[in-house]
Amino acid sequence: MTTYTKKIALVAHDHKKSALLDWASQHREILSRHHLFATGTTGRLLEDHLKLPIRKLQSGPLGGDQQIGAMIATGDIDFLVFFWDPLEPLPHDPDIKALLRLAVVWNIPMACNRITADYLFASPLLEQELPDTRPDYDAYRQRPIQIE
Ligand SMILES: O=C(CO)COP(=O)(O)O
Repeated sequence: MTTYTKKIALVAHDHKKSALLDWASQHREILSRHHLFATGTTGRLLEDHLKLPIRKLQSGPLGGDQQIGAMIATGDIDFLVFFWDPLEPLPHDPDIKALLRLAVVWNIPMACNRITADYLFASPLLEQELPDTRPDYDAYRQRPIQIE
């Protein structure tokens, strides 16, 4: 059976990093079949822990969330596991919101907690060839604009 490789981004806030490391260890074999990306600190910890290659972007507060969001917009990330912390205010909250928003805009699978990540990783869709799931925004791009 052919496995269709996904470009998976892994991100966790500091109080969620141990949960992500634990989850990722549990799913290491599946993760090893895909291309992995992460924000800086999450990526460093995951690489140490899993001994798998991970493309590390900037740390989240330094622009990493925005880099991942931009990669979602260009089709360079197609799956997001983001264990964000609902109990702590963070300085880069606008970047976090923007990343969550772009995952919805581009209709990519996104897990924000462990149980959802488990469900997604149990899905046969993870390693199947899918039709293009990116929305067609041509009508939006071509929308008429009234110039004042
Ligand atoms: O802050 C983050 C996501 O919003 C994660 O960044 P780090 O992986 O660099 O800790």
